Amino acid sequence: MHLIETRDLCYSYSTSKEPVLNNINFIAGRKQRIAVLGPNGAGKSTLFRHLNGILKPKSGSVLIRGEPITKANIHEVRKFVGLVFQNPDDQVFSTTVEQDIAFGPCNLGLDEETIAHRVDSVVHMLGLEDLRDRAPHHLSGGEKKRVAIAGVLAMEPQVLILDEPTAGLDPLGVKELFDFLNALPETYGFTVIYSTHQVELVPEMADYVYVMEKGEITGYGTPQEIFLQDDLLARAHLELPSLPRLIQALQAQGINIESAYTYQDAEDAFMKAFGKEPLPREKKEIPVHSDLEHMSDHQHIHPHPHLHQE
Ligand SMILES: Nc1ncnc2c1ncn2[C@@H]1O[C@H](COP(=O)(O)OP(=O)(O)OP(=O)(O)O)[C@@H](O)[C@H]1O
Repeated sequence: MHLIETRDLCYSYSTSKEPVLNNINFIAGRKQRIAVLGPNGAGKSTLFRHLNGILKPKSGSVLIRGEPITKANIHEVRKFVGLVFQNPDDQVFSTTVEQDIAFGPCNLGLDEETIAHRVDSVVHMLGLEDLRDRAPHHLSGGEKKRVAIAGVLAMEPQVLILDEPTAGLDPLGVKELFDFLNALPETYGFTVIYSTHQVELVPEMADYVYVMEKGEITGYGTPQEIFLQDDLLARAHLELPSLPRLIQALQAQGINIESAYTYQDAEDAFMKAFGKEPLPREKKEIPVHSDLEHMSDHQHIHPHPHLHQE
């Protein structure tokens, strides 16, 4: 049984001439990191809004832990599958950041002590200590985004869905969010599903990739499998990330170098191509841009032991 499964899911908005989702078969398993890629208007957000019951299929089905979403279980589904919207203004609306984060847990009917505990946990996790008394509508876009993520995490979902989570974040914000999301499956057993237009991130932060185009899934596989398909990428307006693109260009010029997609694999491939032994993995760190390094003691996003660890 999959955590999330759609079967031949079809959907049209009342105003749409064409189906916005056409026979979507999507699955997500435990502890997976899944990227959904595709051009503007492909249907990524519309798919995500089905996965926690905000939208109802016109035909086909959405199964959560093997069960269709019904009026009777929608409350449980929303606890289980947390959705962070693309635009944080759609999600952040209370008088203070703290109240905003407490909103979801309050709606779950939790007692005050549990709510306070959960708010403290996610405030710490997302480095929001300095913002907790601020008015959310006065925050910057990136700050609002972190508040929106905190509000969803405070519900303690098992599946976290993020619609373009890195949009509007500065480079440090992207790196920290990236490290944070990458830690969630292993540390807490979360499944993380996200859409992005930043293909550079995908080899480092996805186990599986779906490619969508005009309401259909046109590709599914590991990042390596997807990035080998030139036609698929071109149709979906996707570029190959720069490391495999560079390596392919060198290979095309007859240089003997192994294919690689992640930073570490590319480093190993270059070391071997230069006749050197790859460095032991544990000693290596992905370099951070020097401008970011001395900023890195603020706004940390760190996993927190209070969140239900497996
Ligand atoms: N509330 C709505 N009412 C009518 N049409 C909508 C609505 N929301 C989205 N659409 C249309 O549905 C299609 C799919 O939109 P969706 O937002 O799901 O795409 P997306 O892949 O998330 O795009 P993007 O990358 O731009 O965020 C688009 O043609 C869009 O104009």
